[in-house]
Amino acid sequence: MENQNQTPHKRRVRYKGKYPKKFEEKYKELQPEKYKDTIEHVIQKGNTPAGMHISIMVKEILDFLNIQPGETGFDATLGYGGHTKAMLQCLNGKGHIYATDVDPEESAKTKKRLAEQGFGEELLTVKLQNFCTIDEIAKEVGGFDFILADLGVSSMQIDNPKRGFSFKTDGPLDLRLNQETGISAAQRLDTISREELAGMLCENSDEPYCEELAKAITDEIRRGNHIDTTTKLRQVIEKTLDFLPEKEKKETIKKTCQRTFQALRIDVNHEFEVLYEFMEKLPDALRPGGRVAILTFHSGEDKLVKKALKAGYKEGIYSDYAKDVIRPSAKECTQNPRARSTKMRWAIKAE
Ligand SMILES: C[S@@+](CC[C@H](N)C(=O)[O-])C[C@H]1O[C@@H](n2cnc3c(N)ncnc32)[C@H](O)[C@@H]1O
Repeated sequence: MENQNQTPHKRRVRYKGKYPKKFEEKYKELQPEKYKDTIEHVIQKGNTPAGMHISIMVKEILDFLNIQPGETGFDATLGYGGHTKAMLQCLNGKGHIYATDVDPEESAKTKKRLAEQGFGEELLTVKLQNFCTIDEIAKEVGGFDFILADLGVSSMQIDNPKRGFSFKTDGPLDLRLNQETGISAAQRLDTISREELAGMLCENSDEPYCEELAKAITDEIRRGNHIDTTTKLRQVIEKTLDFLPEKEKKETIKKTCQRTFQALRIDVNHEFEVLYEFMEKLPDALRPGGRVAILTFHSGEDKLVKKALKAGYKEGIYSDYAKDVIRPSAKECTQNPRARSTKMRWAIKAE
């Protein structure tokens, strides 16, 4: 028989703290030390835990660089420090790595994390500098035995809505690697001409709808509607491509968003200019017999790297270089979908 005296079920008061509103509070993964199991589970499912970056082609890079204790290296793109840590481990406590990154927020966190793991200033020097200043650091330390550049952006940058790198989450249309300098993508769009924007979309990411998009975006701005959030830009792209047949619309819009955001990112960070400068200075930064590995993520970057290494080989600067790209294994691409577009190239400085 039912208990008549049973007190009526009372709704539990909603615990505010359990439902964080902010990105920083949202994921357990953002506190990796506290939630190790969650992190492993997320990685196993083929995702990148929030606030982390899974390093790509680590084995291939280490196999090629063949780092020996006592050597001096340069990591052009510190990021989360995964590659740096793997290279530091090869040094076995002897030698030094200099690392650059232009992102003040993430590089400070990485420096602290690596120091806590035993890689302090006696082994690792982190510089908040553009990698195109490689010549200054090389001069200071007498050249490098090994160099790594893992171009582009880290997962922490992509996943943080405040940085504006992703069309999937709403945020300011910023796209700067260093938000303390330069102008945001929104500011760039405010003054750009239709012709220049079409050229940027075409040159930086081979955008097939560059003309249509440049017209739609500049018309929108001319009407007084600033495109200052990731959502607003995505909506203009969606509207512009609304004429597409239903069956291909969704996928094409997604790819167009990716290409448009990439083109703007390359532009506001002057990515081709600094990569060109880096490739020009690279030969003098390497010691005789020194090795360099470079990971690229789109055809513009890869072409530039390939051309520079080939030219250096022909001039006798490099004794050997990668005639073909090396790609991550199918297994790595399944475990880390962000590896899918990666291409690795390498070169060895002549003795
Ligand atoms: C793909 S992530 C590197 C990830 C890193 N290898 C790891 O294992 O965690 C690229 C990093 O390079 C930085 N970066 C991009 N362009 C740069 C430049 N010109 N100079 C210095 N750092 C740059 C970005 O801020 C980002 O942190």
